[in-house]
Amino acid sequence: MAFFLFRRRLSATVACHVLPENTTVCLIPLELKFGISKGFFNCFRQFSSSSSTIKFDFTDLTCPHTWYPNARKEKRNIFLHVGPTNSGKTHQALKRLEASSSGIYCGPLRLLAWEVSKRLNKANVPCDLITGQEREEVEGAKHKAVTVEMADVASSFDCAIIDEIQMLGCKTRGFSFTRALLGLSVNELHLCGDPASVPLIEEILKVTGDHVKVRYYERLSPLVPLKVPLGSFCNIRTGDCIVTFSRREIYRLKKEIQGGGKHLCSVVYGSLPPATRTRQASMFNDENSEFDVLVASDAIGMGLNLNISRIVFSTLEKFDGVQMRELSVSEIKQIAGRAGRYGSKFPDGEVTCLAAEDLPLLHSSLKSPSPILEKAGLFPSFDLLLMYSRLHPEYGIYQILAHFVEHAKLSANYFIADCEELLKVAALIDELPLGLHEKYLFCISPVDMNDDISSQGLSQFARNYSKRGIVRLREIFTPGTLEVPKTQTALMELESIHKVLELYVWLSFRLEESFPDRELAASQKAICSLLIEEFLERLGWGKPKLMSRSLSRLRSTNSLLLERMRQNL
Ligand SMILES: Nc1ncnc2c1ncn2[C@@H]1O[C@H](COP(=O)(O)OP(=O)(O)OP(=O)(O)O)[C@@H](O)[C@H]1O
Repeated sequence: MAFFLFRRRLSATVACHVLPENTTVCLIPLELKFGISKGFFNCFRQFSSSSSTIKFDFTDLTCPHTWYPNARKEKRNIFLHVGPTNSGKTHQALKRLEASSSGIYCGPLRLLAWEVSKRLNKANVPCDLITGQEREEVEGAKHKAVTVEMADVASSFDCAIIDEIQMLGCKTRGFSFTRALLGLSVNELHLCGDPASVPLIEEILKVTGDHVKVRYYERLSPLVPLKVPLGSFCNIRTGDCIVTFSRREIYRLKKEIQGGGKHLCSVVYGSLPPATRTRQASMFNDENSEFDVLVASDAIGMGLNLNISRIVFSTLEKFDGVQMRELSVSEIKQIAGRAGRYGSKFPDGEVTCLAAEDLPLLHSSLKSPSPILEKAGLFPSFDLLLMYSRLHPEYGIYQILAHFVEHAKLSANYFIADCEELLKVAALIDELPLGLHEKYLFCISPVDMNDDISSQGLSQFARNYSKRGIVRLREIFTPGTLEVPKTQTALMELESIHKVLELYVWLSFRLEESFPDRELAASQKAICSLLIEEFLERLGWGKPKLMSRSLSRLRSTNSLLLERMRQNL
């Protein structure tokens, strides 16, 4: 019989009483500081009070609703607002949020969280903004607008919204939507999204004791699928949005359209920093601006309010990280639905394709209902991983994660989240002398492992952190240490640098709770100046040359970095 007392910074102190041979475990929570842990351990307290030794299989994830006893204490009133895009679902839910005494909005994008916090603050409802990368606290706020990963399942609220709830079926992020769905402790919970998610949500909520009501919505303005393709970019007109799926293509099409001399294009895509994306969207929405055409990726598919008259699909295929595949019915409907916005200059929307051969798929997809969602994502909480690691101290985080992925037992409503990216990070950092929680944070950080600069940034951060804790960026990224692939364009490189900065902020906030803002700002400035020096040197651009040749291009891409460049050149 072994007895462990372990202490984890940022989380809980727990006594764990383990009978190792047959993994019979009795857990006694002593002191809890962490929301997620509290629910989890309370559930064990109840569980273990009936018996002093209980056979427990850590990989049994069949009852995830029991992980959130706070939420289970409430009989929640759940309102499912479902319908096509532009049907006013979120608008109705937001009205309830505004009128509530306390509340939380959980969205899939930083930009949506930004928009909601702006809307609430404007309506004199003080609202904090909390995303992975930023935390803007407003005095006296009882409301929060957050990205779904930051959903607070430890507090109680009067009202909550989970936007784009159909994303609970997303392979990588779905588990965060499931966590919010099961874990938010509220009187009123509003779920907005696609009708395809209704049966699954109703099934999942059968065991929670909540009261569920479904409200179906119709589009507020018509959407007309055109019978004629665009054919050529000569036929582009004001209010058009051309959709394509790679950053390279976005800039290529922008150049081609602008080359015609009639239009200027705004661009919107996922990896644009949110402030830049908002500015690009505003330029396009503003009737007085010269930017009258939008070239965008599927990033426009969710929630962004854009005054689009006609959506033109340049292709109906996208690369999904592994292979080229056709867009799904839901994706086509979601993106097409962005045309025509209630109350805007273009209330009636149209949609077509660049090539005639894509029209049949477009038309049939728009007529079909989205396939019913069958399973929701699930991922073990850190506490489960920790408990499991106590039984297998010889395992690194890679092995622990891999074990859960392989052996997790799930009910029919759930699938285990795809953690390929997590495993890539785990493999990179597993040998470093870091605690399990620190390794876990590195694994769940928003690093883009397909981006060379970002993955090098993460690896250098982890190596240095394991030796000295949080250090200044300047000390971590010493000049000449980042190898930049020759194929990267200047613009891609700047975006990668921005990603590294955001990663730094994300990790710093989580690894060191009291990370001082001023130091952070100074570090960001230092690293920008440093990296940009490297960047200029490598490109062989002198200062005046860069200023004249690329400034306007960079201005529309990354104002933060540009600002730093101005300060540091
Ligand atoms: N009753 C209303 N009065 C005024 N404006 C409204 C009303 N309902 C919706 N709108 C506006 O119409 C637009 C679309 O509404 P909303 O974003 O709520 O749609 P949605 O169905 O949630 O779409 P999506 O699925 O794309 O998020 C928004 O600009 C919203 O402010």
